[in-house]
Amino acid sequence: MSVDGDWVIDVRDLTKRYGDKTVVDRLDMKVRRGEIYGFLGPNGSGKTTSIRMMCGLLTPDGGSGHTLGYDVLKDAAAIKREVGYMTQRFGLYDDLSIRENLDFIARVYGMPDRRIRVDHALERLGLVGRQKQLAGSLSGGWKQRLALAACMLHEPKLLLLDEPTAGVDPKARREFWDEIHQLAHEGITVLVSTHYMDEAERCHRLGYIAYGRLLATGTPSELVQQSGLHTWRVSGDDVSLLAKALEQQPGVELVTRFGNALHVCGRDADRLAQAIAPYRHDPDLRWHEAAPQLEDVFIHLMQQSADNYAPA
Ligand SMILES: Nc1ncnc2c1ncn2[C@@H]1O[C@H](COP(=O)(O)OP(=O)(O)OP(=O)(O)O)[C@@H](O)[C@H]1O
Repeated sequence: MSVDGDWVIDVRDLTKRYGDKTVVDRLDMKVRRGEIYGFLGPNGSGKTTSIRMMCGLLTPDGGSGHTLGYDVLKDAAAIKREVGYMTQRFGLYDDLSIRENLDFIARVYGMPDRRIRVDHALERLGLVGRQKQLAGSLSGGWKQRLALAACMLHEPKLLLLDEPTAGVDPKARREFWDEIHQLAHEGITVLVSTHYMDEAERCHRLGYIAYGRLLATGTPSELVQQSGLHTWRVSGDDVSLLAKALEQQPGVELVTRFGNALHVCGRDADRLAQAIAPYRHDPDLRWHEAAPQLEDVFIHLMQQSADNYAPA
């Protein structure tokens, strides 16, 4: 086995087709050791399929590359053994305690030093105090933490987390992410798919996929810069009619609603300024220029890709 430089994932042109539909289309992805790489994109854009190809669970129809130095086409079994994969619906036994769940998984996989491994995973994820609690009685956040502990039992160097915090409240998500950062600090590489913007902000690097194609990669601030978006924020008591009016204006590419405020975005600063000019002096509205948010950037990417790939 040879790990190519510091790339834990290094794949090129990964492609997967189902029937005549290409669900992952020539995906290139590189993830560095110890990095937290966020994978974003609308529902059905190909994130899960890509992750499953990179962790040896699904054979690509095209492309090549390595995960943890193993060939994704030839060494799927070795990759499966060495990655930790947490799916969207991780199976836990509600009527077993936290410790019993972990012990059961270690048994099923025939892991040596079971007791030591379970102790270590409990400690690492802060579950020692709750080890006797039944999994069924845990809140969503603690369940996710137990699922993560289960993925860590065989001490993988790469974690692939597929929407690990879907449906978990913000405080528990924050705590879960503190754990992910701690693991990355210890040298574990994490590829995580998410729909949450606050989570995207917490990644070292991001990739945005739509219609099976990777459309943009970079740090959160690089993605904001690359988007070339200019943004005005306008707030007022009732901005819903204003949103509808602005959406029709040339130069306005995106209007995002945030409570009683709007983000009005476009790539051409002058045309955007012209578009909003008729509304700037309305005494009921407060306008100021703002930095685009990641959410603006992703919605904009999604809109553009929908235009590009719309059936003729
Ligand atoms: N086994 C399969 N057979 C046929 N089509 C499939 C199969 N698995 C996935 N697909 C299709 O491939 C596309 C990509 O699905 P995938 O689950 O990878 O998307 P995703 O980005 O993970 O979505 P989500 O954010 O909703 O989890 C979807 O259109 C899905 O219906």
